Amino acid sequence: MSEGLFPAEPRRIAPGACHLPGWLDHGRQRRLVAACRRWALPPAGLRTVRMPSGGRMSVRQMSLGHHWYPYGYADTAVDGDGEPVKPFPSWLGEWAREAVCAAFGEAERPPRYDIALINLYDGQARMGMHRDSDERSPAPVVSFSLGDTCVFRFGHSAGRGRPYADVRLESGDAFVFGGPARLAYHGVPRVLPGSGPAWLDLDGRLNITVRER
Ligand SMILES: O=C(O)CCC(=O)C(=O)O
Ligand SMILES: [Fe+2]
Repeated sequence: MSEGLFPAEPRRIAPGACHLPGWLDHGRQRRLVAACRRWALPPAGLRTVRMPSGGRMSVRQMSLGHHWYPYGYADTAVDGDGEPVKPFPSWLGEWAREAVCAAFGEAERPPRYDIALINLYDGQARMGMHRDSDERSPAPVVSFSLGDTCVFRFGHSAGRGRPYADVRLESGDAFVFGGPARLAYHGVPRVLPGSGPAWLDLDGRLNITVRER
């Protein structure tokens, strides 16, 4: 959110994990929120995810490019309305590659991003510690946050417990995790309701993770 005189520096959180505060300028934040509003509509729009354990995720979720369900990818919303997943837009892949470059420098092999998972959090929503492990590609995951600030917990790949870092992700922040951090456990223990920027006109928090299948 810091579209100020002094853009914040990238912050290394763990080897392979980098926080880019205020990385999306206001124009890009507005564009991404507007796109999410369109994508959220049916067919294959936002849904509540049921876990194999019987529980439900507290976020509302949808995908672009390939449809994520617990635990795999499909071409249609197999655990939703069954409709074909919406296409992954090339501009979002370009933003993600730019973020990887800002975090770690020019990649030897730039990722060919083809998936976005979109999560909508209300004030009570959380995400438990998990790994993003349903992709075959080792390409870094790029996360974009919009609206309310959250506490993003970023740990390690050996298990859900400590040590971990609690990072505040604000509207416009990017977070990149790849290399030794690609399979690190992470989650969202808390959202701060009403903390998002008024000009964005978004109730709650949106998170978009961009991935390569
Ligand atoms: O909401 C976030 O910041 C993280 C989302 C996440 O970990 C996921 O979609 O796999
Ligand atoms: Fe994740």
